[in-house]
Amino acid sequence: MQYTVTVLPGDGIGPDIIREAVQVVERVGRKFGHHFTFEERLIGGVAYDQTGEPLPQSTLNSALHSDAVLLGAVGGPKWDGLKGEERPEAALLGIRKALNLFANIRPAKIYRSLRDACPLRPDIIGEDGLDIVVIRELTGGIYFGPRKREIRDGVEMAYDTMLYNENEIRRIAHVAFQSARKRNHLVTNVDKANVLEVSRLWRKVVMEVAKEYPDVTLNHLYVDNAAMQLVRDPKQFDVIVTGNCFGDILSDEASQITGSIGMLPSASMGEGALGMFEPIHGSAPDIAGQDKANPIATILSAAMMFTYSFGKLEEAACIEKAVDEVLEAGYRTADIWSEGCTLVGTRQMGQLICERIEAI
Ligand SMILES: NC(=O)c1ccc[n+]([C@@H]2O[C@H](COP(=O)([O-])OP(=O)(O)OC[C@H]3O[C@@H](n4cnc5c(N)ncnc54)[C@H](O)[C@@H]3O)[C@@H](O)[C@H]2O)c1
Ligand SMILES: CC(C)[C@H](C(=O)O)[C@@H](O)C(=O)O
Ligand SMILES: [Mg+2]
Repeated sequence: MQYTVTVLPGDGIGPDIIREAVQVVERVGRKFGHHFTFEERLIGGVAYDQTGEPLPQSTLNSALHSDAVLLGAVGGPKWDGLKGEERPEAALLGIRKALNLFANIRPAKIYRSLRDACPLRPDIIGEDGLDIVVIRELTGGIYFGPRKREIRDGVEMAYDTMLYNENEIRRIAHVAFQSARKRNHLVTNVDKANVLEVSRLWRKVVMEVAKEYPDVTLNHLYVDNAAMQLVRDPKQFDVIVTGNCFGDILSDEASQITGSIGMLPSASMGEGALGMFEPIHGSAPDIAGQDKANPIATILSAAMMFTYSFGKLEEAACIEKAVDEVLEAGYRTADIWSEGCTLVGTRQMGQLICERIEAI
């Protein structure tokens, strides 16, 4: 097959990790007979520096006619002083919205070989490890509601609004229930319905959608309790469905259970096959350009691209197996390193995974 992929390295460690993911995609392409055209475009702080806008039209145009988008990360202290709409983060929200990528799928899995990196007691995780997925609504909620900053009667004030309509809730709920059907038939809805009106609507709609999935068990948690339960007893979860802001926070929390945020991939999907694939972490300015970043989250995001945008499950499985085998062989970047393991940099980790792909 022939695929066009828009590649957006972005800022900080973005270029470091994307370079490795692109090599992995090329290697998988050679193995399985696919040809890739990579269109590298600007996004985030680097785009702002070069063009005056964080999300140039040429980037959007490329993404819109591609089969998939692979993104590194955006942002960093250099751009923290910019106005909201000029910030690198605004570009990320802008591209998600422009491509209507309302469903953000964030799996959190503990690799057998990384049990030592999990900060929870071994009896909490158990023999069979952990495998949960956060389904985060991505194009609505407080990230996109009306906002303002102004001075009233000499006092500076600001607001953001958590706004959802029933259609936005319904479609993300369907994604969650469908995902649960392929997994362990359990959905936990996370909201703040004891306080927020928007959460009461959210919960009502999720319960309505649940009626179409009688084979899936639905339960509800308030987000504060959910944050606590995630570290107390993460195995009670299978699929978590939640809004944009709560999902952002809970998925970072879930990542730590797996050992490192450098391990967690994501897929952002809309109604069709076009998706954007990015690690859940940010641009990690503290380690950018030092060959220290863990590229696995981005490489696993590329695996999700094969599954979700291309429908190529064998190719995705090959990448996941290669990652698993490299970890089993004891290679670790600094964020997941433990005694007795071999410390490697970003490039070597990418290279090792490419070699395994060839050998599998
Ligand atoms: N999707 C995105 O592009 C995205 C996501 C989150 C944050 N950000 C932006 O990134 C910038 C930095 O944000 P932050 O520091 O809050 O979060 P971050 O995720 O960039 O970093 C948090 C910590 O995790 C470490 N880390 C992150 N990814 C890693 C990797 N692959 N390997 C090893 N260690 C890794 C970092 O070194 C840092 O100590 C901010 O401008 C923020 O807005 C972007
Ligand atoms: C950088 C920021 C806009 C982004 C978000 O909050 O969605 C990030 O934290 C993420 O998780 O992808
Ligand atoms: Mg985040």
